[in-house]
Amino acid sequence: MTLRGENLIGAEARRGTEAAVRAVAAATGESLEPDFPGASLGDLDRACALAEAAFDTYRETDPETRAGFLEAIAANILETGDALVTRCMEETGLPRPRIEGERARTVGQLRLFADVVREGSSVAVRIDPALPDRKPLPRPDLRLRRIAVGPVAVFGASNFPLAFSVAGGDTASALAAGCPVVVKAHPAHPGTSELVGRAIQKAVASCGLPEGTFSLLFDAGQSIGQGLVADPRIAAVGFTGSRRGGTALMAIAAARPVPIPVYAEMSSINPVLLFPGALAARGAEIGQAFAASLTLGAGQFCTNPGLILALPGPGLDAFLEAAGAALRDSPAATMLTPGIQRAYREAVARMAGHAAVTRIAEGAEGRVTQGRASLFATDSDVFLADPALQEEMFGASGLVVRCADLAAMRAVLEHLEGQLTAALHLAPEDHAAARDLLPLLERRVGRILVNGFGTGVEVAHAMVHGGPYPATSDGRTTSVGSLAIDRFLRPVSYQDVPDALLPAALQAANPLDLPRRIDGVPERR
Ligand SMILES: NC(=O)C1=CN([C@@H]2O[C@H](COP(=O)(O)OP(=O)(O)OC[C@H]3O[C@@H](n4cnc5c(N)ncnc54)[C@H](O)[C@@H]3O)[C@@H](O)[C@H]2O)C=CC1
Ligand SMILES: O=C(O)CCC(=O)C(=O)O
Repeated sequence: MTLRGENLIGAEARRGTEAAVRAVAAATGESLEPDFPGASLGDLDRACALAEAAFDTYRETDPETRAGFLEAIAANILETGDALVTRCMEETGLPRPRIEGERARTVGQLRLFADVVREGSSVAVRIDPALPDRKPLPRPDLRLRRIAVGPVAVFGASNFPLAFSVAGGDTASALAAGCPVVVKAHPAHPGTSELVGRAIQKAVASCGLPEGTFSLLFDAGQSIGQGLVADPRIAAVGFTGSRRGGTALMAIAAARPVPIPVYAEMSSINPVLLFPGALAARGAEIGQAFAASLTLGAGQFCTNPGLILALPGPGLDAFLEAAGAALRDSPAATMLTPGIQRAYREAVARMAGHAAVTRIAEGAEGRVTQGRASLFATDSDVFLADPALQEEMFGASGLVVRCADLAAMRAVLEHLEGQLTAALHLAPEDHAAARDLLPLLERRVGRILVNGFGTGVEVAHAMVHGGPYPATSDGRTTSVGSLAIDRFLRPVSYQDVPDALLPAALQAANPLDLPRRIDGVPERR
């Protein structure tokens, strides 16, 4: 399919009139055709007006229609074929297997959400039938369902151009909830965005949905993104990116006459706790696995294991030797954008220049578009004294913090900001020490994992990809997995409303065949 560089506004495709986004080949820095002229404020207004007009129809689509729509998007993405894969590889510098895997994850995510829509439990129907004879007062008939919150603005991530972008988790969960979506395309992969946007636009048409169910806008600056969050017709925001970007959008959302929630997934250094028993038994093995996780995707994962906590000893020495050797052998890797490469280089230089930090290993040098792996080390009292040491280095670099004992490890964890993940490496004899730290870890992170690393998030019902601020703006929820749908729903209760006036979801005959709780008890079906 030929790229046209057009904004997709409802059923229309229109070239913008503002400064153009131009894709850059991540590996070479060459600019790629075509231009993607930015949307005007008029285009933004039209996309929001169409989304608002679509809302009441789209949110009341029956489960089968909405699930079929999500599946049609998945099928259309696959139909885009190799054109999508090659453009995405060019724009991001990510290798083919990664992009093909990410496409499979994106399509699988849409299909999972289709299953959840068909199954119906996110509507959360509760019925407390009237008790007219109850003394001293009768109880009214109460019926609850959850409805979609309204049109959602989505800002995709640069580092997951498919799974966290135009048809990624935020879009899929908002559409599954019944919310129209307006996407502000990430400027790092405009061609990928257009191809996926057209796949969604085509599915809107083939499923007979209102055209405003989906729009996609390009912008070389920030006025469209900011205007979108400020627009009174937008009811919630999904975002993955930098802390600076996420907090800027949170401030705009909070300052509106009607504030709205922003679900921003931002920075995280994902502590890895190496317990003594595990280190003694397999320090070198853990070191190799750590190096593989650290360098995955040039380290450009928000789940990247950036902080390692361990007690000194022969086990830690073996870990450092194996990790250091693997990292010294690791080739430099193309980074997503010149801006991300520069930010990474500067973050590594700051760490290398710290008087109380030593560099354990450095990967091979590469081209100007590439990032090289690094591993640093320091002691827990240095780490505790300098908050700058817990800033995310977005790339393949990590910091090992030597903790004199488990109390020092606890002190470091207490001092940490909110995180997406914590990984514990344990042998059976470490269980007591780990059990002591679990309540603290629960307060700091969204996902606790054992004998593994957090990179590679499973899209599943029991997944939490979230965590306390600043890992995300709202630690009560997740941006991956079926629970992500709940972000875009709110409960409405209907009291003594006649059956003929009730939405189908709450009618006595249960025409949508939804799971229900009657008087608090799940109904047998
Ligand atoms: N933790 C994570 O998951 C990720 C972190 N990052 C961090 O972010 C840095 C920059 O990467 P980007 O992907 O470009 O993230 P970014 O946060 O700069 O941009 C993400 C999206 O938000 C928009 N945006 C950012 N600031 C805005 C503002 N003030 N007003 C309106 N729109 C705004 C951008 O145009 C883009 O569409 C990286 O070097 C890295 O440090 C990037 C990707 C993922
Ligand atoms: O590790 C993953 O699979 C997802 C990571 C992620 O969400 C991110 O880097 O933004």
